Amino acid sequence: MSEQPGTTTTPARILDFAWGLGRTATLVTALDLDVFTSIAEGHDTVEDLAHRTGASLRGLRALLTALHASEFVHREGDRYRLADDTALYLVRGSRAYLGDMRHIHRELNFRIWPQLTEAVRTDTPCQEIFADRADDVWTKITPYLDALAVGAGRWIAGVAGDLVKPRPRILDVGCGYGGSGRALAESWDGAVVGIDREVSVSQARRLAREAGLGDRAEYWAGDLFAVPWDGPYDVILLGNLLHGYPPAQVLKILELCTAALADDGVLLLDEIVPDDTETDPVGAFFSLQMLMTSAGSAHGLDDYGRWLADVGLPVRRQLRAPTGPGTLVVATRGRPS
Ligand SMILES: C[S@@+](CC[C@H](N)C(=O)[O-])C[C@H]1O[C@@H](n2cnc3c(N)ncnc32)[C@H](O)[C@@H]1O
Repeated sequence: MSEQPGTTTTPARILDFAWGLGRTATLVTALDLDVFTSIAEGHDTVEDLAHRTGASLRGLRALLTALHASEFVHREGDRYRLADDTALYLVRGSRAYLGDMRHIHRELNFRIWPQLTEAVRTDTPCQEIFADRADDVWTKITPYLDALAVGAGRWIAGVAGDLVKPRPRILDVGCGYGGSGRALAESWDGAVVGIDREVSVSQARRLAREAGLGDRAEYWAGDLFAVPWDGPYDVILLGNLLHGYPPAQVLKILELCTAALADDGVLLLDEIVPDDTETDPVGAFFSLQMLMTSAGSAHGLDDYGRWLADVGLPVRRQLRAPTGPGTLVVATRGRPS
């Protein structure tokens, strides 16, 4: 093995990478114990936090040291204060709260990642995330996904609005709790139909009622391959749905879209897509997660472009989301422009 003169190869990067599991667990534990919200409320010493959270002094000291080392909190004397991003995203009640991410780790990641070796060896999912028995998993995970979806929906409304006719009829397929479809209906003064399993749809109905959408939002429970879609729609949204399926079923879903889309309609595909160089870690890890939970994958932009052209909906526009790993693909009938 050769080394450049004056440089030394060390195992630092490897050892740091190998602590990944510890990072996730540290964050999840802080969220479980409501440490960030407690600090925001003014409980900012170890003793005060121990009293507030009911956790042990020794345990909290170790946890706070790890949170300080990871820059979630800063220590000043014997007091802790939150970093700006911690305060915005991880304090309960914040408009941008993402702390429910702990459920995706507790309910899913902590169970499946230890089985990665087996999944890579055998190409067999260790947990089918869309299986019926996975309903309780979705109940806990979907509020977090919904918080992300609302932000994504607002962004999509801004960047695709010029292609959409006024007061559109929108179909949100695999809508989850309906966040992105709700945001589109609100932004475009439209009406939205969402399709998902009963467990999601009942919550989507409640959230749409609370958002004041009234009869501009309706939700149908069932399997998207079996429920009639009742087109035509001016907009069809597929938000983070297709990565759960292998190519043959992706094509089937896109064919259903072609059949249900109005002649001048717009298909919006919001997906986690690996970047062209395949050096984006989120896209890469996401494909491993799909290997363990479905027959799907983080399909590439070239694949989506080909499949959309095959069903007569060529890609009109594609944009990377400004935050997060999402990519928006916009397709309409006719020739690509
Ligand atoms: C990853 S979530 C995305 C939710 C939401 N669209 C978003 O962007 O956050 C995928 C959703 O698709 C739903 N889904 C997947 N396959 C489905 C099927 N065959 N029928 C109905 N819903 C399905 C799941 O229940 C889940 O709520």
